[in-house]
Amino acid sequence: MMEASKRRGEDRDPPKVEARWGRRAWELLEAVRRRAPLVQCITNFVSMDLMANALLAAGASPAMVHSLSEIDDFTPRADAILINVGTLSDGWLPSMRAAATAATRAGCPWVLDPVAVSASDFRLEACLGLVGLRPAVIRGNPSEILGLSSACRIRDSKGADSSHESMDAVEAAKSLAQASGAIVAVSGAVDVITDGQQVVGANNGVAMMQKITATGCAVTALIAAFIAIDPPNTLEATACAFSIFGLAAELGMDMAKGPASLRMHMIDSLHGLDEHTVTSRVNISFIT
Ligand SMILES: Nc1ncnc2c1ncn2[C@@H]1O[C@H](COP(=O)(O)OP(=O)(O)OP(=O)(O)O)[C@@H](O)[C@H]1O
Ligand SMILES: Cc1ncsc1CCO
Ligand SMILES: [Mg+2]
Repeated sequence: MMEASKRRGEDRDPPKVEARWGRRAWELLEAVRRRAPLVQCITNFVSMDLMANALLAAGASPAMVHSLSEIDDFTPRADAILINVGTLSDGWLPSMRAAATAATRAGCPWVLDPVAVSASDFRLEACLGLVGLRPAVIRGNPSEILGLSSACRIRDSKGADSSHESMDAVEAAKSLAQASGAIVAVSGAVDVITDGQQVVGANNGVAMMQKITATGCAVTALIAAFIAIDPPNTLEATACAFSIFGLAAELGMDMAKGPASLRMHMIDSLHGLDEHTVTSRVNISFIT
C-alpha cells in the first residue's frame, strides 16, 4: 500500500532535483569542452563578437559563415546552426533559409533567435517562414515569443528589447512549441523552457545582463552548442545552457563595476567554471 507521505506528495525531494540538474549541466559543459562542437552562426552584426567569444569560452567552436555560396559546403559539416534575424536584410534571408533547410536535411539541430520579430512585416514573415523549416529550439525574450506565438503585428514593441516578463509568456511559449514542434525558450529573470507540455525554469543570471547588448543572442548560440551534444534531450540541454551562462554572469558580477566590465568578467567566468561551482549553483526546476 502507498505510504501516507507519498499520497500527500511528500516523497518529492527538491534538493535531489537541484543536484540532478547541476550534474547534468556539468556533464554537458564538460562534453562541450571535450568535443568542441562546430556552431555555424548566421547572426546580426551587433552580436558577432560577444557570441563568438561566449562560444569559445564555453569550449565550442564558432564560425560566422553566412554567404549563400558557402552553405552547401559548410552547413552539413557543422554540429549545430544558429540563425538570428537581428540585422535581417534581403541579402541574408536566402542564406538563412538555405542553412535551415540544409541543417534539417543533414539532421543537424538548428536554433532560431527571432530578434524583434514584430518590428516589421518583413521580419515577421521571415520568422514565420523559418519556423516552418523546423528549428529544434526557438529562443526569444518575452515580447518576441509573445509576438511570434500570436503572429500578430505588435507595433508598440520597443526595438530589440523586451517590455514583458518571461512568466507572462508561458502560455504563448507552450502554444508556439505545440504549433512548431520546437522547444521554446523565453529569457528573463527566470528563463522558461517548454516542449509544449513540460515547463522548466532556469533561475541563474543577474539583471545587469540586460544592459549588455547581445547577451540574449549569445545564450542562444550557447544553446546551439549544448543541444549539439545531446539532440534527443534538447529541453534539458537548453535549460542547462541558460543556467551555465547565468552562473557565469553571477560570478562575473562579483568583480564587475558595470555592464562593460561584467561583459569581460562573465566571459572569464564561463571559461573558468569548475565542477563544484556548477553542481552546487546551477538552479533549474520544473515549473509544471
Ligand atoms: N532580470 C533578469 N535577471 C537575471 N537574468 C536575466 C534577467 N533578464 C535577462 N536575463 C538573462 O539575460 C540574458 C539575455 O536575456 P534578454 O531577455 O535580455 O535577451 P534579449 O532581449 O534577446 O537580449 P539581446 O537581444 O540584447 O541579445 C539571458 O541569459 C537571460 O537569462
Ligand atoms: C541592438 C540590436 N539591433 C539589432 S540586433 C541587436 C542586438 C540585440 O539583439
Ligand atoms: Mg534578443
